[in-house]
Amino acid sequence: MAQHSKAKPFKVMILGQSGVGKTALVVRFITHRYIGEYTNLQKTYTHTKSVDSDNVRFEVLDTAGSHCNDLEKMGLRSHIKWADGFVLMYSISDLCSFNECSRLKFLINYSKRRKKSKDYPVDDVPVILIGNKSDLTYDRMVSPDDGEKMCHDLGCSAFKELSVRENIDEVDSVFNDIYRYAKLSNKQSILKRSISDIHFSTDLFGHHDGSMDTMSLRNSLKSNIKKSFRGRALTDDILPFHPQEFFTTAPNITIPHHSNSTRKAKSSERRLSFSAMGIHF
Ligand SMILES: Nc1nc2c(ncn2[C@@H]2O[C@H](COP(=O)(O)OP(=O)(O)OP(=O)(O)O)[C@@H](O)[C@H]2O)c(=O)[nH]1
Repeated sequence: MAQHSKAKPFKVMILGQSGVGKTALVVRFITHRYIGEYTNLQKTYTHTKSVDSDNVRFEVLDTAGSHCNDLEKMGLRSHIKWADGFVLMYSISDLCSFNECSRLKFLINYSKRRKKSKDYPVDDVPVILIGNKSDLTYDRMVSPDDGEKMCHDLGCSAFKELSVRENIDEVDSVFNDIYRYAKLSNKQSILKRSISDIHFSTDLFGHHDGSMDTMSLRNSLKSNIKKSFRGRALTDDILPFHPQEFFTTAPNITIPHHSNSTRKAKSSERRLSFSAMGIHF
C-alpha cells in the first residue's frame, strides 16, 4: 500500500446531495482553484500527491446530483464497490443534505459488506463526513455538534466542517486523512487475519511511514474496534446490522485439538496476548 503511484490508485468517491459542493471540493483539490459554478456531470479525476512519505495517485469520483430512484441506486452501488474511501458531504446551510448522509452511509455499508475489495480487504472502509460551506455563518441550519453526533452515530472515521470556497488547506487535509485512515484500516485487517497468534512486530505497528507512533496507532485501533461494536441508527430498511460479525470470532482461525490442561494453558496465553495490546474480551 505504500507506493500507490506504482502499484494502484487510491480510489475516493465523493457522495452527497446535489449542490453541497462536491465538484467544488474535487476541483479545489486537483487545481487548487475555486471557480464558483460547475457542470453537474459525474466524472473521475486523477491527481498524484505526496501523503506523509507515500506518493499517492488519487482517483476521485465526483458523483452528480441526488440519488433517488432504483437505477441510480444500482449505479451508485457499483461505484461504491469500486472505491477505497469515501467523502460524505453535506452543506451546513441545508438540513436536507445533512439528513441525506445517513441514507448514503447505509448504502456504503450495504454495498461494501456484500463484497469487500480484493485490493483493500478492509472491514471498515474509511468514510469522512464533511460539513461544507462553513463560511455561510448566517444561513447555518446544522450545528457542528449535530455533525459530530452524526459522525458518531453512523460510524464514520472522522468529521470536519470546512469551506471549500475559503480554505484550500482544509480540502487537502480531507484527502490526506482519508488515505491515512485507509492505511490504518488495512493494518487492522492484517491484524484481524492473524489474530490467533499475536506477536506484534514493529513492522505492523512500526514508524516506517513517519505519520503515527506505536501508541497512537494502538489507541486508534482500540477505538476503531470499539466503534465497530457501536449500534448504528436504522433509518432505512435495507441494512440489517450484525455487530457480532466484526470481532467476536476471529476469521480463519482453526483451533487445534488439545488436552484439557494444554487447552487451559493455550487459552490463558491467548488472553494474555489480547491484554498485551489493551483489548479486553
Ligand atoms: N458559500 C459557499 N458556496 C460553495 C462552497 N462550495 C461550493 N459552493 C457553491 O455551491 C454550489 C454547488 O456546488 P457544486 O460543486 O456544483 O455542488 P455539487 O454537490 O457538485 O452539485 P451536483 O453536481 O448537482 O451534485 C456552487 O454554486 C458552488 O459555488 C463553499 O464552501 N461556500
